[in-house]
Parts: sequence; C-alpha cells; structure tokens
Amino acid sequence: MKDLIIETRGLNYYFGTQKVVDDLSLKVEKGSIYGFLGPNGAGKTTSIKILLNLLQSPADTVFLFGKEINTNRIASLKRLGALVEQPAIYAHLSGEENLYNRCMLLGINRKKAKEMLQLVGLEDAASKKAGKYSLGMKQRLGIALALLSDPELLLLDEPTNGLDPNGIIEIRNLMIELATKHQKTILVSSHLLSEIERIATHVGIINKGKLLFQGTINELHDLSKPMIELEINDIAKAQDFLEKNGYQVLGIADKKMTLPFVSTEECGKLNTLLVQQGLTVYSIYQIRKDLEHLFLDITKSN
Ligand SMILES: Nc1ncnc2c1ncn2[C@@H]1O[C@H](COP(=O)(O)OP(=O)(O)OP(=O)(O)O)[C@@H](O)[C@H]1O
Repeated sequence: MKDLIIETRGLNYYFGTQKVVDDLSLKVEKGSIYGFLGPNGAGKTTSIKILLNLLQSPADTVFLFGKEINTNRIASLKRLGALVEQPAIYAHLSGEENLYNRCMLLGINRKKAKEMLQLVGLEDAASKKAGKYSLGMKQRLGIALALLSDPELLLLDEPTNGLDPNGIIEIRNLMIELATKHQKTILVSSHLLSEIERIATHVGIINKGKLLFQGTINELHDLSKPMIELEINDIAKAQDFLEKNGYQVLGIADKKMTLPFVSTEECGKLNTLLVQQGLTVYSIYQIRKDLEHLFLDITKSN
C-alpha cells in the first residue's frame, strides 16, 4: 500500500449522547481521489471537521501524513487545504482581492493569487465582486483559497452541492486536474454516488457514522458484476452438487441462489447439469445491480 495521507483508527465521536462517528477507520492513500460517500446525516461533515481538528478527536485515532493530529496540529494543518460548508468569502471584494487578502494573511507572494485564479478558471472574473459570483464560481474561489498555500491534501465537503450541471462538470474536471497534474491527494464528500463514481480512485461509504465499504473504485464495481439467479426445488442439494463441481455459490436468499455470471452458454450448461441431478429448475436468469442500487442497498440495509 502507498503512504497513507489520512488514517483514522477506530474513531468514535459523540454529540452529547448521539454517536455520530462509529469505529471509523479511513485509509486515504497518497495521490488518490477518495470519494467519501453517504446519505444526509451520515457523519461526513463531522468526520471532515475532525480531520481538520475543528472537532477534537480522542488521542491516537486520527493521523495525517503519518502523524497524530492532536500532537502535530499546526504542522499537519499547514499541509492541507479545505472547503467545508460555505467558503469564507468577502462579498464586497473581487475574487482577486479575496485571494490577495488571504495571501497577506498567510505571508504568501501575491503572484500565487493569479496562478490560482487561472487554475480554477476564474481569471476572466478576477475583478468581479465575489458577492456577484454564481454558486459554482464561489465554490471555485473557495477551492482557490484552499489551494493558496499549495497544500498536499485537499478536503472538500460536498463541493458540487447546489451547482447546475455545468458547475458540477467544472468542479469535477478541476478535481481531476488537481490530482493528476498537481499531485494533490483529495478527499471529497458527496451524497451522490454518480458524482463520485466518475472521478474517484477510491471510495468510502459511510452511514450512521459507520464505514460500510472502503476500497478502490474497481473493487466497488466488482460488487455490481453480473450474477445468475437460480430458483430450484431443492436448494441445499443444488448447492452441495455445484460446490463439489467447482462452482462458486455467492449467496442464498429467499430460496434463490446466486452465482457469478460467466456466459449465456454457461447458464444453459448449468441448467442441464442440475436437471441431470434430478433437480427442478424453476427459473434461471441474469441479474445485475447498477452501482446506484448497490449504494442504496449498502446504505439502506444498515
Ligand atoms: N453541532 C452539532 N450538534 C449536534 N448534532 C450534530 C451537530 N452537527 C451534526 N450533528 C448531527 O450529527 C449527525 C451527522 O451529521 P453530519 O453533518 O456529519 O452528516 P453529513 O453526512 O455531513 O450529512 P449531510 O450530507 O446532510 O451534510 C447528524 O445526525 C446531525 O444531526
């Protein structure tokens, strides 16, 4: 495994008596775009605020760049940029002035402001008052502000929330560019799988504070590979026979058995084999869960 830029180890967090983050063990590899997915109220923003040390984590549960956050707060925070909830923007200043202002506060050369405006595609709107920016432009300005200190890690909490389709595409392309051309590691939260699926290299799915899936986007896709569903009169006998003959039975539920789908020919062969064993096959068909349904299933059943 590559270096872990973010690691949480069995992290718990409570608001009063409500457990909002439950035994969360995130692993975010260097250079990845990690899609942090979950329905509303799942605990994404709280987790991100913990990663920013805006909410305090118990000792030895949160590690950024390999170091425990509470004991390395300043050093860790220097290496990250974040956009959580609304970007903090001065509406009466132009986009450029907002960036200059932040440059001054951080002791960064003003040249950097111009670079960032270009990077986020706001150079033409540089002198426009930020209060007059569209939502998408404000988000891009927020990302530009987060990027000023040239952080290695970006934490973006639902950066496409409320944007129109064009705005969504722009932010999505910007994230891809930041990761591929500028070697940033990005953790981006969303409640929409379709948002994350197109850009993420890794995915973590959270619900009610619990991590329900974590892996590469390909591992997530593997879960939605096609399967055969079989309805048979004697499911135990069929399972025994199939497993003895090298078939992989993926699951049994509601008197139905699922196996990996290989080909239509293979379905026919399977049918013949089962009938030859004296079994009655009521139905045999191919099923496939699309990712959106898979996500709904994962988050619903927990
Ligand atoms: N300051 C707070 N005080 C008390 N409870 C809170 C506070 N902030 C969040 N919560 C609760 O914690 C839970 C997780 O909220 P959180 O904002 O982290 O979820 P989320 O996944 O980011 O949701 P969304 O997609 O709606 O932003 C929710 O039940 C929420 O009501």
